[in-house]
Amino acid sequence: MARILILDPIAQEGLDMLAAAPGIEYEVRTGLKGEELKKSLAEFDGAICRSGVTITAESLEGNRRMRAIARAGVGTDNIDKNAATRLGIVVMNTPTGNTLSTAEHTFTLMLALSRRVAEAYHKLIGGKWDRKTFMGTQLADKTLGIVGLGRIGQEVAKRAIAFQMKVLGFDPFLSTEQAAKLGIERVETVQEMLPRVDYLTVHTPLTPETTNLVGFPELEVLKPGVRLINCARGGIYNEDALVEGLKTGKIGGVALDVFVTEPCDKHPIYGMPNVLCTPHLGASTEEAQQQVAIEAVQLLINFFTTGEVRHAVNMASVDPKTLASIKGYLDLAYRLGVLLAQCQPGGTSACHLTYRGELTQKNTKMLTAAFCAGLLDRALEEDVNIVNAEILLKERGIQLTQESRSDMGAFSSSMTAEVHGSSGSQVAAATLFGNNMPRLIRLGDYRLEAYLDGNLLIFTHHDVPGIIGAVGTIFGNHKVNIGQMSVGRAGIIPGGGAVGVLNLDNVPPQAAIDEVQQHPDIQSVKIIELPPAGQLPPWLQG
Ligand SMILES: NC(=O)C1=CN([C@@H]2O[C@H](COP(=O)(O)OP(=O)(O)OC[C@H]3O[C@@H](n4cnc5c(N)ncnc54)[C@H](O)[C@@H]3O)[C@@H](O)[C@H]2O)C=CC1
Ligand SMILES: O=C(O)CCC(=O)C(=O)O
Repeated sequence: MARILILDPIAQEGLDMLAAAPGIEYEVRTGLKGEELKKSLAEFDGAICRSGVTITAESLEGNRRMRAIARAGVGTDNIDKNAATRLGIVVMNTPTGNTLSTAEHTFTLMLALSRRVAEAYHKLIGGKWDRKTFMGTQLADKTLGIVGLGRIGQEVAKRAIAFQMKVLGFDPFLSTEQAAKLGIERVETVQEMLPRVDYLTVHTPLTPETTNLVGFPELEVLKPGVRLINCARGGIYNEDALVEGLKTGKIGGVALDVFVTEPCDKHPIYGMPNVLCTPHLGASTEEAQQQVAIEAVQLLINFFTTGEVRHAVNMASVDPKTLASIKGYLDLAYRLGVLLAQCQPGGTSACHLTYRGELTQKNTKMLTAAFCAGLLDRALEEDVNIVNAEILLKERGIQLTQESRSDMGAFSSSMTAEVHGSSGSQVAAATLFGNNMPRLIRLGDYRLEAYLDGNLLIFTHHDVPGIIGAVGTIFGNHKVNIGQMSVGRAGIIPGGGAVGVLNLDNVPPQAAIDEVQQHPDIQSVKIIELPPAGQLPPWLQG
């Protein structure tokens, strides 16, 4: 039973879906912070939030249960994604559910600001019928600057064009041609846009590049009387500069839905003339809330029932079909990592992975992450999975490289992993027989076909008669059953070096290992523990 924690109010339609979902139960606990939030997060497998709760690194510290957080909305800046990633928690969002509502809210603010609707109404209900003070401006024939032409920015542009505005846009990820198709004149920099626009609206995330996009220096460049709107994130406009610009008259009006600090009950800008503010209401429509609640709930239901990862902001997304098609390979990559970690007891400083044949058409990034998860799994106290494995590896200064090669070798698909460390280097390759039978096909210089599961005894020896019989007798004497056996030579000529891999039904006693080790033609013996056949790593079970 997956337990889901609802941290902010979401639409009833989402809660109804959760209630009806088999294998899922949920609880609503809103307004949490500090210790209370930390304790609650530790009791659940998944969580859904809006922008109310702040999921800090401290609130996730030591959490070994939470596996996925879904944001019913776009911005995930209230979730410490680095901390979540490190703990292997997938963070997903619902990128489209509130696009139209936020674009409409931007337009609501632009129109209401232009006609000073809020101020006029306040005066009216204060008992003053004033038809002189609130002279407005029309939008038609004015120039609107849009910074950030993603989903919301483009919807705002469409509406502006319908209102007969000229639209200038800046977005590093929108080509001039695409902008032109949308009827937008793309400029090269925000600075270039500032002296030309009568209205400016921003629709970007808050990043180091977008913080203080309009600050004190920009006040000098802006067209006098410009009206600024922000329905994205507080801090994109410097709030002190806005107050200053309004006071000097350089800025003609400001409309804000978002603030540097939220909730924001008091602000020097509140009550100033030509100002209109709303308490982060961009997405607050019945339609948007219903949509984002349903989408967020569906994300978690799918994650916990099929393993699907969609709209993840801290890892690559993977749909159930793709997941099903690579599940066996993910397991194989993980097992290869577990194997090599034990073959390289002195530790690893660099890994190189090579994908061959049909495997190059699969999501090799995920396979690499699965290998890393296997490599680290036994060494780290914390849970390792495909979300956090690469980060944990990098944090330890372990270099990771990968390549894809179209040549097949002897198998239609294979994955080779080389690990290097202070105790030397080791290389192993594996392939999948059928859909889910991982096989070791290379270990060091030896070619073989060994089962990649359970307890392996790997021994190198001289390629002389009688070795297998001698080892078999030793294990027989110690009541250890050999389930499978594979031998491999370094080359094709008998009499050189060879490797034997036995799959044992149980871990042999040390006395048996010592006896094997004492055989004059056996050079090295190693016991490797792998998950039993068919047992997937926890993060792949769904
Ligand atoms: N007020 C509210 O209630 C809501 C606010 N938002 C916020 O609106 C913002 C935009 O949301 P979407 O359009 O859905 O996101 P999106 O991801 O579709 O678009 C963001 C765009 O910003 C562009 N961008 C990033 N850095 C830039 C830079 N330095 N200069 C210019 N462009 C840059 C990106 O290339 C992208 O095209 C987000 O911050 C989101 O959190 C979203 C929904 C509701
Ligand atoms: O949850 C909300 O209402 C805020 C929406 C928002 O800011 C977002 O989706 O980024």
